[in-house]
Amino acid sequence: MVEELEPPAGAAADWTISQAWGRYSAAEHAMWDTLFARQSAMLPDRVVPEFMAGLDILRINRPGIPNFEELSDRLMRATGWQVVAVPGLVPDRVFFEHLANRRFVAGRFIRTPDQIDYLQEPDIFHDVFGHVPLLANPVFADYMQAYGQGGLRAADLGAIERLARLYWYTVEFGLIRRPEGLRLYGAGIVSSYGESVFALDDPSPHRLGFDLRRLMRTRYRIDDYQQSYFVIDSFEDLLRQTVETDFAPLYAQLAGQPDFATDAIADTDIIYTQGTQAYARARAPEVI
Ligand SMILES: C[C@H](O)[C@H](O)[C@H]1CNc2nc(N)[nH]c(=O)c2N1
Ligand SMILES: N[C@@H](Cc1ccccc1)C(=O)O
Ligand SMILES: [Fe+2]
Repeated sequence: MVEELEPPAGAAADWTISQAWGRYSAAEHAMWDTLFARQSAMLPDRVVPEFMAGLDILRINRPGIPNFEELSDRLMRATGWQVVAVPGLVPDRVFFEHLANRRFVAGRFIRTPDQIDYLQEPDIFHDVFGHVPLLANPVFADYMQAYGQGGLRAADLGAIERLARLYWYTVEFGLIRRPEGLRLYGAGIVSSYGESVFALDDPSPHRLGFDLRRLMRTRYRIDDYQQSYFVIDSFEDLLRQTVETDFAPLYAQLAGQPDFATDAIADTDIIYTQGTQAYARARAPEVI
């Protein structure tokens, strides 16, 4: 977590900075094009169609790193959201405050060739390609704003960690059930080539039905592919289950209950895939 309360030099009080779009080099634009071409070629039958529609509506499918002013202009017309640049991870309350006001905070740096397959801090490709297209979908746009409002409340209730798990297992690594099968919508998956394959095809991870209380007790990986993915029935259902539930009593109920490990199966789980966990067993564990 980012603990210092003062924004870095050059940043505004709300931690925003200029994107300085004119300063990107040809190599940085080329890196974006490489990442974009690879992901947009392999996602169509894996990601929800609403994601591909968002790429199109927001003109993110044009060459080069998107200009946040142009992107925000289109996004504002679609769902009232805008994209603002920040230097990197911002403090929790700052993050929630921006989301609660329909401002998505995005890094302005792009990964280097040696990081092309995985990096731990969100770069502009993860933030803009991964997160922004679904902000053009009205239901998901409502969910993200409600999440921000819920985050400010959770901060007052000392429950940020619970809510962070909800974000992690939906916004970042969520799967959704469609008539054709399971589909991707989590930004952390769709911005990663390897995990876009792993999350749907690999026999290793568990794929479990979305269960709010169970999910808020479940640890997650920050250093590698997830060992469990949660499947929602629809964005409408996700919105209904989170906006219409008062989390304060939930946080109180959960206080005394033990966490689930990243590879646990609960006896209440709806199981789409009981994974082998072979991938995770072959690698060193580091869990949150
Ligand atoms: C739960 C917590 O608020 C969450 O991890 C936030 C923290 N700060 C962030 N800061 C930025 N720029 N991007 C993010 O996704 C986050 N995530
Ligand atoms: N219902 C949650 C707020 C929330 C809404 C939507 C997503 C996440 C959290 C609360 O009472 O705090
Ligand atoms: Fe993210």
